[in-house]
Amino acid sequence: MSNTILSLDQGTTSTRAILFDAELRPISSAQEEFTQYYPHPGWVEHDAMDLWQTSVRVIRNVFADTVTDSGAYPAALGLTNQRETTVVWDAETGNPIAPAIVWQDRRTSATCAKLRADGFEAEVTKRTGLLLDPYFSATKLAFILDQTEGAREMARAGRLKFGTVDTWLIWNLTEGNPGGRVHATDATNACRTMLYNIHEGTWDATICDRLGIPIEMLPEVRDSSADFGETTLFSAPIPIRGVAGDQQAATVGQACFRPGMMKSTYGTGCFALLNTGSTPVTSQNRMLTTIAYQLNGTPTYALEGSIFVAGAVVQWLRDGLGIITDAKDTLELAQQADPEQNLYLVPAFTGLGAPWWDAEARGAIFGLTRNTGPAEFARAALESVGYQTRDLIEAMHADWSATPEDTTLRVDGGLSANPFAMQFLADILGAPVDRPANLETTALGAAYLAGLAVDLCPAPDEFAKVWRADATFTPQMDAALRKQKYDGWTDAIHRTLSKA
Ligand SMILES: Nc1ncnc2c1ncn2[C@@H]1O[C@H](COP(=O)(O)OP(=O)(O)O)[C@@H](O)[C@H]1O
Ligand SMILES: O=P(O)(O)OC[C@H](O)CO
Repeated sequence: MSNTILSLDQGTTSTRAILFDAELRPISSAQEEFTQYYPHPGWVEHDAMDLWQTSVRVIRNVFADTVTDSGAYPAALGLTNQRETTVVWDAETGNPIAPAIVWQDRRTSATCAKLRADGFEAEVTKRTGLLLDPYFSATKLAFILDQTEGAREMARAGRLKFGTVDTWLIWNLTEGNPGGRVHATDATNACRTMLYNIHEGTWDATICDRLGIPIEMLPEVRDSSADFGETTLFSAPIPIRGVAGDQQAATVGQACFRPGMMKSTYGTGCFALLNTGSTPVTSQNRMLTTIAYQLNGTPTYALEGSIFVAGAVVQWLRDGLGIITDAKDTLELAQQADPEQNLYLVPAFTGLGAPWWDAEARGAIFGLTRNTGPAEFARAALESVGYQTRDLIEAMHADWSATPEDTTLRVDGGLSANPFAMQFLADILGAPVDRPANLETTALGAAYLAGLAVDLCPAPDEFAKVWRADATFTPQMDAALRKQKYDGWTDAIHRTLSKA
């Protein structure tokens, strides 16, 4: 009996496959980057075929490295993905009818502003838990239907399918599925479309009508650990049994199963999720209400704070300013920074996400002196990640207060490898930060969901017991200094907002 689990993580900049053993230890991995397209300012596109082809290649590469005997062949596949990114394809040819519109894409800002001016945002929030923002799939899908020649006729003829990236990959993976191709998603992805009623667990007819979206082109919504058919494209069939959006998969991988538990993932952006249990908490502070995972038909909800620039500010130091050659260099540089200087870098490169949702804001630097140099820039960049996280956590806790023992934040993602950034995060939060040994918690979460469905993985409570922090950062900053520094940041943010 095979006892490995394959995880496919289709992210914004790269696609990864990781093979895990039954104890969820990674055995091998493969990764491939793909092209980002920026056809106009504020537009971000992917070629949906790149997303599919890199997925097939990374899976083949993982197998080539490790699967030498049938015992290592995976018992199940777990799939996780960049969320909100929108793909529309012709079911007859299998070809996308337009480039995939990526979650970062702001082209539908004017549409959203118009809908907000018409007073539609309250309806959207009540039904979907989201804000009326171009970030989500709904207005991207409407754009493709309106702007692609012949799309409306094809939709009327029932030829078009919509999917977030999970759905697109499942459709392609299940080409030879005995029951036919599968057109499905899971609740964690559905709830990011701005078309899904998170209270009723159905596609929302009122919103679909308002945006002119035919409900028939939307996928069937399933649990996160469920039967999504099987793929026969590799040397033996693999059942697809786990599906979740990447931030929700990381929540699962971090074993944040109890209400009050919280994780924050630091990749290109930063996404913090606070488990609120069976209650969908409505934010008064512009946080999102989202589904953390759905098991046995029961959704577990979370509050989510989304920051668009976290690790990307480090990339800017490297590619924009050229003051580092590798992301890791920020550690040594930041440690050398002059403690007397208070430089604040607000990385609003593409506007500000939660809790500000200010698409027009642009980045700013405050506190420059004649002595400011690369070291102070590196420190300010890493500190900006901590400050932004505190903004989110303050807003979340104003909406829903956690019990004192649950104030520990679990972190993961590329930037969480940086001890300076993580120590500053603990200092500015005034709360401990736990980091696991395996920073690939997204892939781990998807593998767990698949393993749960095929009885290879234990129930959530048991899985939570084996979760281990590899490093804990405890606050060391004096409370008065913490207040002084955070007040300075709050002032910098307010001076950066477009309507300041
Ligand atoms: N040691 C480090 N210090 C600071 N930032 C880092 C470090 N290692 C990686 N990063 C940042 O983390 C990001 C990559 O993390 P990753 O989780 O792979 O992101 P994504 O999945 O969004 O591509 C990059 O933006 C990079 O700048
Ligand atoms: O692909 P990532 O890791 O940048 O995550 C993107 C998020 O899912 C967007 O909501």
